[in-house]
Order: sequence, then structure tokens, then C-alpha cells
Amino acid sequence: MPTSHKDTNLRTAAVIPAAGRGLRLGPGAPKALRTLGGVPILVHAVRAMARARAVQVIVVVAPPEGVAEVRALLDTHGLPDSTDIMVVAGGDVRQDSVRLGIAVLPEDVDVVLVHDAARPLVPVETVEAVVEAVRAGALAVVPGLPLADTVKSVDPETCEVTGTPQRALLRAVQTPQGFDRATLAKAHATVTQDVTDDASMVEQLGVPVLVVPGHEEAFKVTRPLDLVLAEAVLARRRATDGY
Ligand SMILES: Nc1ccn([C@@H]2O[C@H](COP(=O)(O)OP(=O)(O)OP(=O)(O)O)[C@@H](O)[C@H]2O)c(=O)n1
Ligand SMILES: C[C@](O)(CO)[C@H](O)COP(=O)(O)O
Repeated sequence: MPTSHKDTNLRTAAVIPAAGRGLRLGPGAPKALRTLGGVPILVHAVRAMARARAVQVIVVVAPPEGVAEVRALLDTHGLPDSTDIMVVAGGDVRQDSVRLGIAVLPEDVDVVLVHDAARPLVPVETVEAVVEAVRAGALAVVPGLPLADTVKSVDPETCEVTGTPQRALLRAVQTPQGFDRATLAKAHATVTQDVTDDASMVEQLGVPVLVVPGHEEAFKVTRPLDLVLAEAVLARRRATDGY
């Protein structure tokens, strides 16, 4: 277990991959630049990370042609001075974007969160629970929720069901996923296989990954209906919490 996580001189960073196209959301600007309650989705995601007191560095991974636009967008939306915010160009797939974000982390960062820009409404309590679990010694932590639906595995050729995993053993995992920096860097330097999250790269190193409770409002804006839900959650927060 790395003792460095107890060193208060070392910082926690959040890498926010935001370079995706948002094809499943339908035609329009890159997903992270579309708005929710009049504010770009990316700005919501950056604020969600900055709200966690432990997060002192944020690296936004922007669409390659949109780095200057994203920098300007963040500058206009008045983010806290206490957080260092960098913007770098992303890659073709999510893994490339995360790797490019990790590459520019300052040396004094020992804990790294990876958070999808596409999860703009993650509550601060979820972010803090992930950081705390890493600071307590876990090398990799993911927020996860039990599933509401039964899940089937399917033969992609015939569409026949090949199995029904026991639902109680499954979790739908969200972000931010939190890591000991060296473990995450090793995973990104070693694993070349296509994966859909960072924790699965760490799993391939044989490192245990801990699940902490996720949150319903940390859902990913992926399809048009998700935007409807996100607008409703945001409107409720603005009306009741002065969000
Ligand atoms: N080349 C890529 C692809 C994805 N992402 C980011 O990874 C997160 C999760 O990806 P997803 O929700 O799948 O976003 P998109 O790739 O934009 O969606 P789609 O597959 O519908 O195009 C998003 O914040 C997205 O911006 C990224 O930084 N770089
Ligand atoms: C990282 C992630 O959000 C965890 O659920 C998810 O795997 C991203 O998947 P996507 O296909 O890139 O949206």
C-alpha cells in the first residue's frame, strides 16, 4: 500500500475526458460542449470536481480542434482560483484521451480521478467517497450501483441468449474512478486491449478494484432521453438547493 497517500503535500487531480463526439446523442456539437440549463455539460463536470475540496488539479481533455474554445469557455465560466485547470487535446478513443490527460499531470499529484465530462451531475459526496477510499489505501476505486434490470449475455450472430449472470453480483459502474497515480499510469502504459473504463485496465494488472456506492444522479448523458432527465435534475437542484 503506498504510504505517499498520507502525505498532505501531495495533491489529488481529476482528468476529465471530454473529447468524444456524442454520436449517440444525435447530430450537434461535441457532447461536452452542448448545454444543460444554459451551461456547457463540460462546465458542469468541471464544477462537480472542483466542488470536492480534495481536488486541486483538473486536466480537461478536449476535442483536438477545440482546445482553444474549451480554454476560453472555462475562463468565461468563473471556476475557483484554488483549482489549477489545464486543457489538452484528446485522442481517437476514450483510452487515448485519458492517457493524454495523465501525461501532463504535475509531479506532486499522487491520486488521480478519471471522470467523464458526460456525467455532469455527479454529487460531491460521491467524488469525496472515491478520494477517501483511495487515500485510505485502495489502489483503484469505482462508484457502482446495483442493477434494476436483469442482464443477459447474447450470441451476437444468432441473438440467442447464452446466459443470465446473477444480478446480485453485478454493479453498473460510474465515474469518477479513483486511482493511485502509479497504478493508473502502469495500466495505461501496459494494456492495449480495447476497454470501456480505466478500472478494467487496472484489473488486467491483477490489482484489486474496490466498489463504493455510486449515485443515481451520476448517470451518463449518452442518449437524448438522458438530456431530458439531466435538465429535470438540474432544475430541481436549482429550485431547492440554490445550485
Ligand atoms: N475519443 C474520446 C471518446 C470519448 N471521450 C470521453 O469519454 C467520456 C465517455 O464517453 P461517451 O459517453 O461514450 O462519449 P462519446 O464518445 O462522446 O459518445 P458516443 O459514443 O455516443 O459518440 C465522454 O466524456 C467523452 O467525451 C474522450 O475524451 N475521447
Ligand atoms: C467509464 C464509463 O462511464 C463507466 O461506466 C463507461 O464505461 C464509458 O463508456 P462509453 O461507451 O465510453 O460511454
